[in-house]
Amino acid sequence: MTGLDDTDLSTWIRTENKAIWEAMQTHRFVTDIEKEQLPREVLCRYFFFEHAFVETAVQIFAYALLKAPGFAQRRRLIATLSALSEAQLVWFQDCFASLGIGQTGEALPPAVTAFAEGMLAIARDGDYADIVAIMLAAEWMYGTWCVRAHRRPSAEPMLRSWVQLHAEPEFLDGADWLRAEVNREAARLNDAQRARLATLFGRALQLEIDFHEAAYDSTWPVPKAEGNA
Ligand SMILES: Cc1ncc(CO)c(N)n1
Repeated sequence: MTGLDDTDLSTWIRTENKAIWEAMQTHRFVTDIEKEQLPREVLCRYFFFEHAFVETAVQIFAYALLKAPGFAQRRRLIATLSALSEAQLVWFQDCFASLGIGQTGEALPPAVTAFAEGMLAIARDGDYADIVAIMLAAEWMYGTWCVRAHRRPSAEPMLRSWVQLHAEPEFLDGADWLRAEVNREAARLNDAQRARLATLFGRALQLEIDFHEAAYDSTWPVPKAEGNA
């Protein structure tokens, strides 16, 4: 890389991943929502997979908590962990009730498992900078498309609520914080280590693309709640 003279590390990382960033921003899952044409089956499958990912997200942020450089970061991550394990789970209860989504013994599609395992492996094997880089990929990407999509909120209440949640200051502040953490970490990294973070950021985006594509897999049956045949 050419140094950080006129930009910061997070901006450089995103620029290095321009093509895959755009691929996710223009993925049919995102554009179908923007055009208010996401099939209900796809939405239900997506929410089911998202719910299944919550515990993995908790584990990823738990690695970050342990590997963080100081208490300022740990305090912030405790708040993130609390939001995921409390408000987020309550939100999914309402969501599943509203859409009639039940539980299933069916194995998750390979791309959904690969997303969880791939992100968790980076968090387990990597250092704090690696973890903030992949979670920045996930949250910056969501903040960007959800702010755009929420200009015309969906008529579907849970979809509208979900997109709004990721377009609100609380979530966007979290993404900004990850961005600031990546930028702060930059000071102690050499060029090879910075390039490695860009690679991890791109890997996370590829796992995201595959995860969102899996929602369109019509061979995977959406589990129906009792009385919602
Ligand atoms: C799959 C996925 N990626 C990113 C986010 C943003 O937090 C999310 N909720 N789900």
